[in-house]
Amino acid sequence: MNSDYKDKRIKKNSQLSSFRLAFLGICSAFMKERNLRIHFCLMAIVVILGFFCHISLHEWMFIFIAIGLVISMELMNTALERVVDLVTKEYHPLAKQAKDIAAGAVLFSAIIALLIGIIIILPKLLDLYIY
Ligand SMILES: Nc1ncnc2c1ncn2[C@@H]1O[C@H](COP(=O)(O)OP(=O)(O)OP(=O)(O)O)[C@@H](O)[C@H]1O
Repeated sequence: MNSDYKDKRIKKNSQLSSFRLAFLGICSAFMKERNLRIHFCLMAIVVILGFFCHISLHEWMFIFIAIGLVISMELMNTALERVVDLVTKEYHPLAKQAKDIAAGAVLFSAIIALLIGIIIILPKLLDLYIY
C-alpha cells in the first residue's frame, strides 16, 4: 500500500475517533452532571418556545449562540472539576478558587443566556397571550 495513502487513512481514522471520544465525553458529562442535564432540558424548552413564537432567523442565531455558550461553559467546568479532583482530594485554597471561578463562568454565561431569552421570547409570549 502506498505510504502516503496509508498516512491519510490513519489521519482520517484518528479524526473520526477523536470525534467519537469527544461525543463520549459529552455523554459521560451528561450522565454524571445534574446541572448539565438541567441545561439540556432548558435548551429543549427554549427551542420549543422558539418554534411556538415563530422567532426570526436572526433571533434563532442569538438563541443558538446563547445555548452553545452555556453548554460549552458547563462542559469546561465539568472538565476542570475532574482535573482539580485528580490533582488533589485535600482541601486547597487554589482548588477552591479554580472550581469557584469555573462555576462563576457558567453562572455568567447562564445570566447572559437568560437575558437573551427574555429579550427575544418574552415579548412574543406576551403578544400571544395579551392580544
Ligand atoms: N479540593 C478542594 N479544596 C477546596 N475547596 C474545594 C475542593 N473541592 C471542592 N471545593 C469547594 O467545594 C465546592 C463544591 O465542589 P464540588 O467538587 O462538589 O463541585 P460542585 O460545585 O458540586 O459542582 P457540580 O455541582 O457542578 O458537580 C467548590 O465550588 C469549591 O468551593
